Amino acid sequence: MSNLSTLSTPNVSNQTIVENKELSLLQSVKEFFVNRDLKFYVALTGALAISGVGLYYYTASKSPRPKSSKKKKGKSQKGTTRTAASSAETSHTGTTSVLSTYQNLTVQSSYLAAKGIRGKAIEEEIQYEILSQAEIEEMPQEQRSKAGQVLKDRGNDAYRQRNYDRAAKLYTQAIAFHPNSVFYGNRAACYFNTEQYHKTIEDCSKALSLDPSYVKALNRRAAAYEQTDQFQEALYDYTASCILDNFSNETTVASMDRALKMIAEIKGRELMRDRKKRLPSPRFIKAYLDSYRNETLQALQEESSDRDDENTGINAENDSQNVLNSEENGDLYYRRACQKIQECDYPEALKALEKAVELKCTNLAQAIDMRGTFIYLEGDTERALNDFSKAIELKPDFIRPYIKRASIYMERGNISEAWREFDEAIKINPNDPDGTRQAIIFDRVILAMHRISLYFITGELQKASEDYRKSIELDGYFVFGYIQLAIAKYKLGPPEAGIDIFKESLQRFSKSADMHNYYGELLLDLQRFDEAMEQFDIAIELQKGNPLPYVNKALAAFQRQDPAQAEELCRKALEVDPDSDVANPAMSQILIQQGKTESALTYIEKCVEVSRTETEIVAHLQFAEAAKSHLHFARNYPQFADRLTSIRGDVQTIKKIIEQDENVFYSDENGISPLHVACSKGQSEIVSLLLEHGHPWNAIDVNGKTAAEYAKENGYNEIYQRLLEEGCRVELILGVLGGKNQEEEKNNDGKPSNEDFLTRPLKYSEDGTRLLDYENNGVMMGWEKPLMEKHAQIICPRENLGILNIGFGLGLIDTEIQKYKPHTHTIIEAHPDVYKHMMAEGWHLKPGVKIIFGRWQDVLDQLDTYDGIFFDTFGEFYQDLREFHEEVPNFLKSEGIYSFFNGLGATNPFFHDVYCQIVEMHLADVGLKTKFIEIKIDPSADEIWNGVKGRYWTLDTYRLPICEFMTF
Ligand SMILES: C[S@@+](CC[C@H](N)C(=O)[O-])C[C@H]1O[C@@H](n2cnc3c(N)ncnc32)[C@H](O)[C@@H]1O
Repeated sequence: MSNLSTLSTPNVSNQTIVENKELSLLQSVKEFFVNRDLKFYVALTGALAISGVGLYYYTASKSPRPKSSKKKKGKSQKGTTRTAASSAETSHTGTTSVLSTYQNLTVQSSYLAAKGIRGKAIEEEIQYEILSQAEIEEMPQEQRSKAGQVLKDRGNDAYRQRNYDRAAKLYTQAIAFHPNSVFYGNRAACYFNTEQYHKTIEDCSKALSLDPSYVKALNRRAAAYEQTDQFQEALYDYTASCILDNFSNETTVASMDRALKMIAEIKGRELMRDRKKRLPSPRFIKAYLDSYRNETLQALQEESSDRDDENTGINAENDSQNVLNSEENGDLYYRRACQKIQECDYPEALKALEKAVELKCTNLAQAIDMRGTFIYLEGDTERALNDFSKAIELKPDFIRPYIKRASIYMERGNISEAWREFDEAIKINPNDPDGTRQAIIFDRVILAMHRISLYFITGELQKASEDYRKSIELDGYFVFGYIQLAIAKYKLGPPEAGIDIFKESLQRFSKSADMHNYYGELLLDLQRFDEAMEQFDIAIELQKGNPLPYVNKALAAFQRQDPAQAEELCRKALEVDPDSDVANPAMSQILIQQGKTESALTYIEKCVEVSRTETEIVAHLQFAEAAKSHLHFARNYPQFADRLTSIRGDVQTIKKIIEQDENVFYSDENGISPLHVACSKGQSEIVSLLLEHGHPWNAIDVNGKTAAEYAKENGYNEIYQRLLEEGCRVELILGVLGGKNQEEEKNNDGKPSNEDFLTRPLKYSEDGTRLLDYENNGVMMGWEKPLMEKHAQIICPRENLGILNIGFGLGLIDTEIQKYKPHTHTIIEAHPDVYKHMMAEGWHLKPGVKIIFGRWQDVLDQLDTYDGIFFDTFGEFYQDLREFHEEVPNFLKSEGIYSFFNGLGATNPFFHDVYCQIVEMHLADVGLKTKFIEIKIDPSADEIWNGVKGRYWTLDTYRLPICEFMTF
């Protein structure tokens, strides 16, 4: 997680862009909480993380495009397994004596005789409904159980006809025959439908005492709890239901979310009502005030101090205290407030300001503005607005209160009102006699900065960066002007532009901890860990009391899969500032991700304590509640919490789970599934059992590692082969079944589809070694040159051939092909920017070259037959590649050679193996035999991927495919 995005694009809840120096990280951490899917969170917390790890497909961003978002579940959930519970009951027959059987028969026959009823079925129906408890108890268990079922079925009929009272009666009688969780559960449904919620709860509780994992009963009880405003209980039940059901029921997940929000809102309101107003940590306040240019304050203080000195000769703290005690002088209180602000004693400053306002000090507008600021920091925006308005009334040319009012509107999402405030402030004439004062310049800079933050919100980055330039011109010493400009440039791209500004600015502000910190964030965003760490270390060195760089280091460590170090760093940040609303959320998040829910809870509670506004409190409370409800589940369902441990490595347990028809696919907080464990231990029997019972072959742990890799690392090659076969089998079946479902794959991917890609701008780097798309995905990169040379050599075994290349990119392969002096050299290219580039470079004039502009799919009718064909597009899927392979025999001469860029599953060695086999099989289907030659490559250096979003290649070997017609 990087904070940069939040620094550079403050969302509406950020007060100001300058304030973001403190809030950027906080915000990102909060966003983690606020935007995170609660279900994900609940699943994460605690030891039992039930994973929805989907299948991991291709991860290479090159052709063919990944379809990583396509998820397959493990074994599909059966939902409730009530039949299992009831059959367990029926086997519990107890001892039925001959006497009681005889007695029963006597009871039945005498009753029937009395009624004169004949016919077995009718007899049963009637007798079951009217037998007394004593009579029922006389019946043999087996018969009672059968009667219970008959009555339940009849109850179900009545229920379907919405005759709930009758249905409830039938279920009651069924229970009398044979208490069973389903009968209680069904009766509870009748009670729920007739709004008898307490009875519903009672029956569900009985059902759950018989079968604690009865999901329907949990849901029903939860709904009844909700109806009776018992939200906490409802939440516990919904949470248990979600976990037991693997979060497969969307309605329950939504209900859980709703209950969480409801509880958090209620508690949040209560907390806000009861809690004493409290200022944030001194560090937070200082950073906030600094963002309004402490110089302004200093100037005021000096001014007031000078005047006081002249008037009273009072200078020392003790003296001023005496005067404060003896004289009711507003100016002295104002001066004291300034002093206290300088000393970071903010509660005292606020008290002094209250007094200064009460006694109408000379700088009344400033005092009210400052008091409003503290009130705002306490979280009372309404009263703060009041103060800012009063300050403006008193001093209409006072810029800062306008800005502060605008920030509050921004925070509330009222953009138009915020603009109105800025416009008002801008009208204040900078050239009035006061306009020469430094303070006014500062105010105008701050104003500019705040306006810019609105541009960020509205996505007008270009305008923002222009304004930054202006604000820097106004005041070349305002370090945040440079920081924000750098971030804006970075966001606008290319990333180097942002880096250059940071580098330049660091020469001027080498002692600014903030500058180093944010430069570090930018580097972290680019995954340049070592350099980022270096910057954070400098920031720490320069400003020891700042928790922010520690937390940034912690997040970097966490990204690098080192949670222990991340935790340690957060601890350091908290030593620096125990109340930090940056370090506390980060710590809780890191702990949760490690499954340490109990400890995380302490920090989440601290987050609640230090939050300023109700919105923040509610967001944190939601997560505190989610964590608590998970702990509640773990306590109440230890058998499920332990299941993961018991699954591991024990054939009998696996068999038992399979017998119980339960899901064999779980994973712990590190994403380790039973298959991973079995593979690492070489337990082939378990591997087979798991695969046969729906465990996904391609589950990955949190590091993206497959179970097959665990097997290989431990020398279990047979198991690796078994998984390889399974992967191919499943993918081939899915390929056949899902083959036509291409659109879905494309749009789920979250990355640009081919059409999207072709309509968005591309960027060629100046040195011609990179082609990036609009999101900085690498379309083609210089490190592939040796591969392209080899491909060219393969498809052009000699001069004077007819060659077809699909996808020009950087023209690497085409440049190579030219060296073989082809007789014809046809290039299909679909992207307008690439085509323009080709024309600018005069490719249309090169010997033998014929450019066909368009998607290969649309221009097949313009093709001839060729001696060599190469295929390498972007933004396409395996299905597209496969479609092209079906066309190859139409355009390849009988002795010709076909090859393609092999980026299949290129971020994981096992997936790469699977997909190489699959593509080979598909090529065989069209009569082409494939040979792979292996080329060692190492594009792992950080510099290669600098500024590129995501590495599409992480393997050390490239398997270059050579395809020719099969000979029979
Ligand atoms: C990875 S680059 C090719 C790099 C090339 N092999 C080289 O040596 O530089 C992919 C190219 O395919 C083009 N492309 C993407 N989709 C296409 C399609 N459907 N038809 C034709 N060209 C396409 C892209 O615009 C891009 O220029």
